[in-house]
Amino acid sequence: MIYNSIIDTIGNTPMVRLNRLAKGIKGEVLVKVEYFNPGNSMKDRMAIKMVEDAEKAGILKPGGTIIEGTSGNTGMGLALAAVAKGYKCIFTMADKQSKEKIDILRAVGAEVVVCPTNVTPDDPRSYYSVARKLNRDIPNSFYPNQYDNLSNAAAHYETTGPEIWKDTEGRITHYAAGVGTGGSMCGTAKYLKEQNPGIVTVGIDTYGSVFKKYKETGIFDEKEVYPYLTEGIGEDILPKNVDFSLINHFIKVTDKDAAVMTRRLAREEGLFVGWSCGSAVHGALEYAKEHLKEGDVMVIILPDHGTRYLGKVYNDEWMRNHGFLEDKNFSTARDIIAQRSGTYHLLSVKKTDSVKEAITVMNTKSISQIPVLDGEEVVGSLTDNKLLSKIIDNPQLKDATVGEVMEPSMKFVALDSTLDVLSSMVEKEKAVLVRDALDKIHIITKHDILEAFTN
Ligand SMILES: N[C@@H](CCSC[C@H](N)C(=O)O)C(=O)O
Repeated sequence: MIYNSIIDTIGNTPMVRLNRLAKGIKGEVLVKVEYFNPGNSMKDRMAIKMVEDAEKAGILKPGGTIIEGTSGNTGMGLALAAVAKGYKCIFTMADKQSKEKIDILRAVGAEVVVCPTNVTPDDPRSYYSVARKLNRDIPNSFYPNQYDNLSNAAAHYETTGPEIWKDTEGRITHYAAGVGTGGSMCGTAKYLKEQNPGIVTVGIDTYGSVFKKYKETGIFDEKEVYPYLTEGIGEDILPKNVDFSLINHFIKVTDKDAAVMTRRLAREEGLFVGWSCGSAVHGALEYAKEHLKEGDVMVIILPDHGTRYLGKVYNDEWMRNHGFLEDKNFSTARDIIAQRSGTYHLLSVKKTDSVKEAITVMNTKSISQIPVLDGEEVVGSLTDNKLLSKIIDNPQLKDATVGEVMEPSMKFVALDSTLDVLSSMVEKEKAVLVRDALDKIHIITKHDILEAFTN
């Protein structure tokens, strides 16, 4: 078969049975290996669709420049489409994304602008804002906006869903995929649920992302948002391509569990895949162990290829430096809490307390940070050094209320977060919060983590 252009080879990727990793699971676990696409990721499918829909709508014109904020894979898909059709490309990327991805995009002729990861989406320095600004400034440019552009989910509705249905001969009972823009999860889920409404969908999320909590509560909880390492899934915004009604369950997977599973996929199944593939398989198998029955068929999407992570999850030194090597068996936030004696009491101050009262509590209890509550809800925090510098600048503040001087809340972490993860969190945050199984809130400080390491 001869193709007119490389973009005509997108899609029809193979479905492969998981053998070793799915041992002991009732039912069948299959993975759809998307690195067989020409750009080595499933994003090729939606990239070409966004480009062609924009051409049809007259938004993308000859000689135009495609500008997108990307974690890399969508950029690669767009770059291939751009080469085939004669457009220029500029991509903005957060600096947490792997160097390989930046190099690959430059190799196919794209310009890449690297932006800081640790800023809010509406900060003018974020990769979303920079892409929007470039689109405003550069004439004849097109900003696909993969997050809100519904051509994204439509591409998977038209291709990924039908391929899965055909390859499983309609036997699929469960569909699992990472959720980033939401396109592959929801476009595919929509098609599959139209064929069989009983198909259960499992969205894989990461710690530091808003999706799971939003599905459960309908609230965008900013405390759920903090920097994470996993690339390509999770979000600090709610993209229009995420249709929560099409996702039955969310499972959160830690950076470490995802990295370890990625390496196992390569070594135990010969699937040399990317980091979010480890997230998808770890989360999906966690669900499958508990819920799959004989005769069930689960399909998991593996979005991209391992070459993009050679310097990270496939690099032993990087894994060791991040405390991710499989042989380390760290204790968790759960263990720290379990070791605490005495009756439960969270030291806190109220938003309406005066700063003077708060300082008294912090001094008498010798603590350097404290959560601020409004009723039962954590709404902020006080830390001694920041409070001190505010009072030095403005001595009147000691008579103000805590609500007027408080800082953002400490971040919440998962009960099963391991000491290595906790220690990287407190480096930035000084202390973190965790909810126990009874929903009681506990604080974990650097001191607690050091003590747990020595025990
Ligand atoms: N916020 C995520 C990325 C979300 S999806 C982007 C997509 N996979 C792409 O290739 O552009 C992250 O932290 O990586």
